[in-house]
Amino acid sequence: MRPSFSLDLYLVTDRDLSLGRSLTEIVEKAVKGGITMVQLREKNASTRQFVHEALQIRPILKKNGIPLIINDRVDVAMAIDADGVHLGQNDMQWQMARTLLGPEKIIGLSIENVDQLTDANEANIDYIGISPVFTTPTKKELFKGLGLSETGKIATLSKHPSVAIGGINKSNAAGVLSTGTNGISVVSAICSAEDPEAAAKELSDIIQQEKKQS
Ligand SMILES: Cc1ncc(COP(=O)(O)OP(=O)(O)O)c(N)n1
Ligand SMILES: Cc1nc(C(=O)O)sc1CCOP(=O)(O)O
Ligand SMILES: [Mg+2]
Repeated sequence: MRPSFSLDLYLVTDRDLSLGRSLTEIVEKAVKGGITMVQLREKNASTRQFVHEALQIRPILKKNGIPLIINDRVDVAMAIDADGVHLGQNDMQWQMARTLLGPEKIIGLSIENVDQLTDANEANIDYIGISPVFTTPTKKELFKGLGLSETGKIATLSKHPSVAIGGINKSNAAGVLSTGTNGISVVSAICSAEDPEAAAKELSDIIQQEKKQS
């Protein structure tokens, strides 16, 4: 059975943006603040370092029943028995990842426009990441953000649950959720916060409030 998961508050890690603090510290604090999912994203690490970082945070997440998703690297996910992978449009195809990982792992797929839903809606995946909602300094290579209206369109037309990513923080989180996404995904709003626990708690409260109203 695939593990159950909540996309409510999905932390994507970035060690360069963590103000010199370890990933363990950020993740421990964010867990206390109420995150529901973690994606380990290591764009510049060696394979050995990637595996090392994953093994550092895996027990914290296991203890708290929070899924650990690996960005891009199916081999790393398999090596550390992660709960799943997140794939973009230029990463390994989901079919191959599903064959390698089996039916019990979570697969997330990035969706950047409505057209990409034609394939995604037929795919054996578990969620989509709608990206990017807003432009963000965290990922400078991105073009312009989708905006709220396009984000809502993708969320509504998707057969899979969705999480929005890109430039989301406490000032716009409610607006993003009101478009119909199941959750929000953030990097800097938690990793670069002076107090990651308080930042996660604040976002979690906004999410609970927004879900109560909808
Ligand atoms: C939750 C979530 N959504 C989208 C992305 C972006 O994935 P991708 O397009 O593969 O880009 P990289 O993160 O690999 O640079 C994501 N990571 N997580
Ligand atoms: C990892 C990632 N992927 C994106 C995409 O749109 O594909 S935006 C992004 C980073 C989001 O960072 P922040 O929460 O600091 O804006
Ligand atoms: Mg990717």
